Amino acid sequence: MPKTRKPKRKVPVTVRKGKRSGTRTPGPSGSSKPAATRKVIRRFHILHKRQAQLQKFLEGDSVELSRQAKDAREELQAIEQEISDMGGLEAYQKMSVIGQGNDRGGGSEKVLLEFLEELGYPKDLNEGQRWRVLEVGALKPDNYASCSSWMDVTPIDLHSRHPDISEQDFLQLDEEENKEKWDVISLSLVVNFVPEPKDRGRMLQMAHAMLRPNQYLFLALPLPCILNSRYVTPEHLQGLMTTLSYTEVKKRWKEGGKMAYWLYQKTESDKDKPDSEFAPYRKKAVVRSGNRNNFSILL
Ligand SMILES: C[S@@+](CC[C@H](N)C(=O)[O-])C[C@H]1O[C@@H](n2cnc3c(N)ncnc32)[C@H](O)[C@@H]1O
Repeated sequence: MPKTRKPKRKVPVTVRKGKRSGTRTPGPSGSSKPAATRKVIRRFHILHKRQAQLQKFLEGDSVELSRQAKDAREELQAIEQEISDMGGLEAYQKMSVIGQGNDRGGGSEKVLLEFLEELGYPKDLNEGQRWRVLEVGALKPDNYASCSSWMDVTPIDLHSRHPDISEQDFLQLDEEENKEKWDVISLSLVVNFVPEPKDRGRMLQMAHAMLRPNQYLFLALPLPCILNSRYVTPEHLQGLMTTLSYTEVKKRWKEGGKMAYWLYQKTESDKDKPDSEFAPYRKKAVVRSGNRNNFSILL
């Protein structure tokens, strides 16, 4: 039976200093200023992560009647209430769309297309060749409309905002059906959304198996995930991706910026690597102390 971490936080995340719980989502007449949208997004991430921890704990065998289980259930209920009061995943997605405009001057697809163009695509494609693109965490159905002559894009999301976006959890995709199927998999602001570090690692491993040989993974993360995490540095991420048999072909971020983008190429399969190569990425190790975030990816 896998070990389940006990919820160790004494003060539930729903109790906040000097405030009533509940973050209001800026409505049509409310503020959608960058600070307000970021606040909703950050709060949603905290609640979502804690929700996953509590759910995992409550799935454990021996917790049914314990005092801790009672506390966990109460905290979970309060979290679910607050998420619902905020407007749920739908409201988070709405804020993310606004955030794309405010913080990034548009979506990440622009960066992916620039990367591909720098590599010579679509010019260098054989006549009639079309690329299969899996866009995970798609807020709009037509992000790649300008590339319809050479891309067939499949947008998926946990919560679909449009009939052309399939409501699908990437982590639940059939691996056999998707094996070496895709030319590009886009994980833009998705890995950091996934609450469990091991699921983040699994996501990157699944993407590797689903890419055709030598094809591309596009990864985008908020810059603090690599520059202000207790556990992850740019070098650490680079090592982890190399261990998973990805080769970095493009990278874009700058100190003081908000986002980091990478284009990785799938190289040989990771099947034959010794376990010692994976060991540094199986456990969290503190690399920076002080007031940091806890972002990590585990294999
Ligand atoms: C911050 S939004 C990012 C949207 C867009 N890709 C961008 O770069 O702005 C994260 C989206 O990823 C979706 N998402 C998170 N985990 C997912 C998963 N396992 N499978 C599919 N979609 C997922 C969420 O539902 C959310 O809509």
